[in-house]
Amino acid sequence: MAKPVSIEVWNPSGKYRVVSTKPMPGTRWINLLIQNDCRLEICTEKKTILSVEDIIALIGDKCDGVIGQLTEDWGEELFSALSKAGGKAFSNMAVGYNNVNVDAANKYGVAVGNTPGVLTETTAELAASLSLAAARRIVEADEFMRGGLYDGWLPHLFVGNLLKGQTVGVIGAGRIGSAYARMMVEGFKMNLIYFDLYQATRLEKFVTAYAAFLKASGETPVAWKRASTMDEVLQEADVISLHPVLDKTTYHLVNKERLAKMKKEAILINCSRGPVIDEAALVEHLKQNPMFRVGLDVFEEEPYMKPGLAELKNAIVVPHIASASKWTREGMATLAALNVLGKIKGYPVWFDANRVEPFLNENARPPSACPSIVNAKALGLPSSKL
Ligand SMILES: NC(=O)C1=CN([C@@H]2O[C@H](COP(=O)(O)OP(=O)(O)OC[C@H]3O[C@@H](n4cnc5c(N)ncnc54)[C@H](O)[C@@H]3O)[C@@H](O)[C@H]2O)C=CC1
Ligand SMILES: O=C(O)C(=O)CO
Repeated sequence: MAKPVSIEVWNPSGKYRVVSTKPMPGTRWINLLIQNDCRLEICTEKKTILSVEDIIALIGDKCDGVIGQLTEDWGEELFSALSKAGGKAFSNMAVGYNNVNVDAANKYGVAVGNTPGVLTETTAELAASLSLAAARRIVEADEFMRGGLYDGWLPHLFVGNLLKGQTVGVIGAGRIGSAYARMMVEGFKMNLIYFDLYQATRLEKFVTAYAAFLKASGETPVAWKRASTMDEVLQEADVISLHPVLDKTTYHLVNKERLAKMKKEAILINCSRGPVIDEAALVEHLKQNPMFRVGLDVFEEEPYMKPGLAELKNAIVVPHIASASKWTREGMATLAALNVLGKIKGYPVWFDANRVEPFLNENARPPSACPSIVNAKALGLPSSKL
C-alpha cells in the first residue's frame, strides 16, 4: 500500500490530527477524541498487518498522534516520521509494548502509551480456560463428537487431570499472572508456586487468607511458595502459566532444557508473548511426550505456527484472543485514545497505571491525565496528583 486508500474521517475540521491504524471496538474512544477538537482518521484498509511504509503514508506531513497496534513495528523509522509530522504522542492498543523501540521514541521525544489493567481479568480468564481445556481434553473431545466417533460412554474415554489439590505454577506474577493464580487457587483449590523478580505480596496475602478460610471450614488448606528459581516452578508444578513481559531476559525462557525439567504430564499455558517459548523445541517435546499438553494464545512468529504444531493433539491453539472481551477491547481503545489525547493536550501522566478505573467509567468525564505512558520518566513528563 503506497498510499492508504481507505480511511474513515471523523470531525474533519478538528484542530489536532490523530490517526488510528485500525478500527477499534466501541465508540467512546471516537467521541472523546472528536469532543476534544481532534480530526480522527481511521485506516480501514483490508490488510491485517500494516507495514512501516503503510504507516508512514498514514502519518503524512502533519500528524499530532497515532494509536497503533501490537502487530506494528514502532521503531526509528516511524518515530522519526511522526516527529517530522509534528507528532509527540503514540499509544499501543495493548499493555505489552515489545513491538515498540522505546529508546527511539525517547530520541524523538514521543510519549509511548499502553493499556494496562483493563485486560487483566479477561486475559487471566483465557489462561484459565486453556488450562481447563488442556486438563480435560475439551478440544479433542469436541472434535471426536463432531467426527461422529462417539458410540457410547466408556470408562477410559478422554480421561484427563483433576486440578484440585495439584500445583499451579506462575512465571511472571504481575497483574495478569496474579489474577490467573487467584482464579486457579480459589476456583480449583490448587496450591501455588510462583517465580517473579519481585515479591507478589498481595497474591501471597490472598492465598494465605484463603488457606485460613479453608482450614476453618474443615477443608484441606491450599499452600503457596515463592520459588527462588524458575526451574523450581518447572519441576514442581502440574500446570504452568507464563505471564512475564517479553524482553531480552524472557526470550526463549522456556527452551529444550527447561521443557525437559517439567513433569511428563504437565500442562504449559502461554498467554504472554510467543517468543517466551522456543516453539520449535516445544513441538519436539510435544511429539516425544504425548501426555504433556499446551494451551497457546501466542506464537513465536505470528500469525504462523512452527511446522508440526497444528497437527498435534496435545496442543490447543487460539489466535491471540486473550484480551478479546467486549468490555476489555472497548476499554483498551479508550485508554489508548486518552493516552494520545492527554499528551496532545499537555495533561500530566496518571499517578498509578495499575489503577485506571476512573478512565473507564462511561458515565463520567475521564480525568485530565494520560492513563499510562511507559516513557514518562525518560521524557520528564509531570505526574498527576489527582
Ligand atoms: N495474549 C494476550 O492477548 C495478552 C498478552 N499480554 C502479555 O502479558 C504481559 C504481562 O502483562 P501484565 O501482567 O499486565 O504486566 P505486568 O508488568 O503487571 O507483569 C509482568 C511481570 O513479569 C515479571 N517479569 C519480568 N521479567 C521476568 C523474568 N525474567 N522472569 C520472571 N518474571 C519476570 C515482572 O516482574 C512482572 O511482575 C504483557 O507484557 C503482554 O506481553 C497481556 C495482555 C493480553
Ligand atoms: O495487550 C496486549 O499486550 C495484547 O497482547 C493484546 O491484548
